[in-house]
Amino acid sequence: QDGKEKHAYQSDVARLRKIVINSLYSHRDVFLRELISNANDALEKLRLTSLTEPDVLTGAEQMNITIQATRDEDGSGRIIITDTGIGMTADELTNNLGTLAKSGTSEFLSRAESDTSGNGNLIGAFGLGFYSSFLVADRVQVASLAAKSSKNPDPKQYVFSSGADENSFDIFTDPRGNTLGRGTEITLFLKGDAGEYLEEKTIKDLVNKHSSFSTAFPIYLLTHRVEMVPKEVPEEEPVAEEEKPETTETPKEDIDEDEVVVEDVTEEVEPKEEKRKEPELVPVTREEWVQMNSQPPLWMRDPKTVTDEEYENFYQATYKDFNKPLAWYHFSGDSGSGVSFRALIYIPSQLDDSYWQNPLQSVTKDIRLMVKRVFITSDLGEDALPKWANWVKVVVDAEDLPLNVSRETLQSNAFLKQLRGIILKRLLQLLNRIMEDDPEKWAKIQETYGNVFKLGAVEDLKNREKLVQLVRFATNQRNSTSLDEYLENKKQGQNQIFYLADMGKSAEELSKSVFIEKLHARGYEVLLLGDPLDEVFITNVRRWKKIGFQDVAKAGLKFGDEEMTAEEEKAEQEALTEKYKPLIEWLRKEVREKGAARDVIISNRLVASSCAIVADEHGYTANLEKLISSSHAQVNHKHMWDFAKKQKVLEINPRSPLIEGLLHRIEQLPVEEEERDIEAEDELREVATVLVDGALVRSGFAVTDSNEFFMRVDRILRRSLGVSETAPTDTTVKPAPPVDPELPADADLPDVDEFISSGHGKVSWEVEEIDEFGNVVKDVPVEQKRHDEL
Ligand SMILES: Nc1ncnc2c1ncn2[C@@H]1O[C@H](COP(=O)(O)OP(=O)(O)OP(=O)(O)O)[C@@H](O)[C@H]1O
Repeated sequence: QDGKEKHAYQSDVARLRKIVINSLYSHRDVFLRELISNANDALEKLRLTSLTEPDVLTGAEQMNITIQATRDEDGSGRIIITDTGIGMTADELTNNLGTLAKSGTSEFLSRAESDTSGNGNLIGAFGLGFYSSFLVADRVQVASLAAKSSKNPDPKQYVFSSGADENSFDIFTDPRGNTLGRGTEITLFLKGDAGEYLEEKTIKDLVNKHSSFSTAFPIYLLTHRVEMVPKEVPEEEPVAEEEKPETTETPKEDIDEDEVVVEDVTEEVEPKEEKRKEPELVPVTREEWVQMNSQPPLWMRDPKTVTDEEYENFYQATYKDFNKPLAWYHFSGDSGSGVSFRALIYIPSQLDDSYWQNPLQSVTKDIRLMVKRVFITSDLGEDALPKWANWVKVVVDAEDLPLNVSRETLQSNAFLKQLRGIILKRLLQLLNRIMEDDPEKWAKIQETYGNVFKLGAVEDLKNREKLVQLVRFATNQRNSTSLDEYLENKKQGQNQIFYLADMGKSAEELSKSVFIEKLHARGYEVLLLGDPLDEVFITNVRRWKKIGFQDVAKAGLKFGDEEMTAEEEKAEQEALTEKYKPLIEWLRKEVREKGAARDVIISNRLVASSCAIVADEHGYTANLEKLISSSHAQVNHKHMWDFAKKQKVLEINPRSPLIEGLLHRIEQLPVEEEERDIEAEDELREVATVLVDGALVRSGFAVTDSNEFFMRVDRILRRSLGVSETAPTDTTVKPAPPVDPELPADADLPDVDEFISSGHGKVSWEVEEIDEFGNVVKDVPVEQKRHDEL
């Protein structure tokens, strides 16, 4: 082991290995799928590199994956998985297998470490890759010979070796020399309890289930067959040479053991005189490489012949997802530009953790574009899917593109330009089908992708119409409605879609809002929007089927069945305004001084509440105000922010006795300067301020100064109780004794053990009641003493 170098694992790798081993024991089958998937990636990489650098193909003729299982004499076992892919240099072995390149790994690992669900979903979603080997192996040895290239004209075979419990790994030159020709050989020294993986049947089942359709490269298994042969057969023949398959053609089929020739024995035959001496038979083991995936890849098969389980297994193996997909769509087509293709699209059951973290960044990584079964690229360049759909997993296999098409020439290919449209169209069809036929699945889709559709409707103008149809909202009348269903339920004359938005509030909370009390009481439906994206959706989409959205917290609300004409309504409004003029003027001064609102008007939306603060058409609702104040927008557009923030109106309810009472009191105030009752004015001002602050809170805004607000409430309460408003509260407290850093001596502390054992861990105490002179009162039952004390 020439030039052996010891390397410490990057700390994240050590953590990942530990989590994998601890949390995925019951899923340890996955190791084979992960390693075959890596082998497939290495072969695909080799093929792509060979387009520009044909030299990489030297060393080994075939591109394939082989698996062999060996039981050693001491009972231990090894599985060896070999591919003739791109291989790794010593540096690549160190970097690829000793570090984790994924971003956000540390944070992810912390969450996975504290995940006690035990189902491994979290870690499974991360993609385990190579480290899953340690689920079944005590020691893993990776020998690799990088493909020959202009940069590396004389590659050498190196070994990576590491034990499952070791914090370091070794890299050294392979003492066997360049035995591989090209590629990577992974030897798993199986754990004592992983012997089942040595069984041919187990391996065949696992490959069939998880990997047979996911790679276009052949996978061979070394099989062993016991055959009875005559004893005198020359010695060299029985044990077939262990030769790796050299062709990709399916090697000789397994001989069917049931195929036994049965001689017809009905005819009595006289025993021969001289019985020919049967040669003595002895068992010999023959080894044979058998291809396990001779079927065409799944996406090329007729959908009628593919079972759901096969679709699920293919998805899980190809996209390394622990969870089953929610739905899929398998179709073929003709692009119109002369390219016929087959495609399979999947909807995963979960969105990637990072999806909402970078709302504007879209990376499509799960589209596998193949040409005649051969993987070409995942990079659609500028034709990538929009953000809203970039989670969809797709395999597309085009029949009529040249095989040596490179990533670069592909970018300008007409088919690629059409691909995005094809995928989005089919995805939307699939979603529509689920919406119509499968309510249970549709509920799951809504739960995971509900917000994605809103984002899509904002982002993807071309598909906006279809995406809006997928969006659902809660209302004051039902848990979920589409905009179409909303319109079906609109009332005669109603020409607005009513909504109330308040970020972070539940539909239930919103349904109690002052802004919808009249609508609700009258039987109108109001969309209740608690998600920050909802209002963004509404402001972008603006109208549906020509009917505009109306924020019920803003001015401009029309029921559409107003009995009075606009003029009559105006006249009534004016009459009420006239009646309430003294109060309105008085309040206007107050709210302007406080900066709480721009004006005071008579409300036609309030039923039981006395007043509310309503945003003007140009103002911010409480929701937008919250959204903006939590972002940087207010710093960048300070003037706009200050302006819009002030565009609020205090609406008062003319039917509220409180408002009427207030009007009455204001009217009674002497107006002449010399007769003014300053005390009564101050008192009313205080009431008004509390009223306005209450309206702010009730309408979802923050009060300007909450401390001041509570002091005012305090004063009003005192007044109503007849307590002196100026009487000070005794705020003196006993100061703490001087500093004393000395720790108490042991003797002063209660003996904790004794304390706990005496009461079996329960706290018990004795109560001594004392009279007003400090004397102990005797003979009072303990229960009563406790009661009295309480
Ligand atoms: N058989 C192989 N041949 C060549 N390189 C390999 C092979 N197996 C692993 N690698 C290299 O090691 C890297 C790490 O592998 P690992 O399986 O841990 O993660 P991954 O395949 O990149 O990600 P994931 O499995 O989560 O999709 C790979 O990206 C690849 O570069």
